[in-house]
Amino acid sequence: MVAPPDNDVLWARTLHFSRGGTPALTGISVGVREQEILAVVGPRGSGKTTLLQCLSGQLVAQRGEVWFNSTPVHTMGRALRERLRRDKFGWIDPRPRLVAELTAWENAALPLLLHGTGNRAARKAALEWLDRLDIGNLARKRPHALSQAERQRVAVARALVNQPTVLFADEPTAPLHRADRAHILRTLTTAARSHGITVVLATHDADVAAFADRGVGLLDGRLVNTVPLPADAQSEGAACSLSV
Ligand SMILES: Nc1ncnc2c1ncn2[C@@H]1O[C@H](COP(=O)(O)OP(=O)(O)OP(=O)(O)O)[C@@H](O)[C@H]1O
Repeated sequence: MVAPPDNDVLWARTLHFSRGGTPALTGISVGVREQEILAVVGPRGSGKTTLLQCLSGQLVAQRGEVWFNSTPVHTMGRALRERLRRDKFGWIDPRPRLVAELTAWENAALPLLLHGTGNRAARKAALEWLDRLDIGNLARKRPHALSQAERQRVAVARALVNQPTVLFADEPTAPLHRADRAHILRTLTTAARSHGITVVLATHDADVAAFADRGVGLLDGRLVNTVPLPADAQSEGAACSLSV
């Protein structure tokens, strides 16, 4: 095994993954630099979700390697990978998956509570993130009383609350309207930049990819060329790094 480059927080080499005989990833190699926001861009079915799942240790590729901070993830057992995900990674799904019985703040605080953080400190941190996402006033509401956009904001707060080393965001704004989309992406990328969080952002939308520092393209499970990102949206993201 060859160890990855030092400045890559995540590094994957020649990943192959098939789902039911259909190749989802065919020989993908990619490095993610520390503290960068990397967009993985491609049309539906191109393998973005599968790539994020392999990089985050949710799936183990049938062939190939994944390294996190010079530690091999592909050779870890399930329990170690789960611990790695809980302690170091955050994840945002296209559709928010919240615990129905818990309030917004309890959902947002969940990673801290599971990690043993005291109730008061976890609540304070969760409320701060809900405030940043403009839903502090909804902290006591349960998911059924929230709109889809509000639930997704809670999911974003939950993903950021323990300041993960790497945040995986899989089409995080897919269910949202344009104005909501921009606000959430701005908050997410601003928080990532100011807290030194690396982000891997899967999207089929060029406007979303524009919030990233760098983009890689996927097509039919293969890496295609590096994706150029519009300069104006990138500078919008960079400007936001001052405020959260
Ligand atoms: N649970 C599954 N069972 C079987 N095949 C699947 C499953 N999930 C994805 N696939 C297939 O694997 C390939 C890659 O899918 P993947 O979800 O990784 O792509 P994607 O780019 O994230 O697409 P989308 O934007 O639609 O989520 C596609 O051909 C898809 O049909």
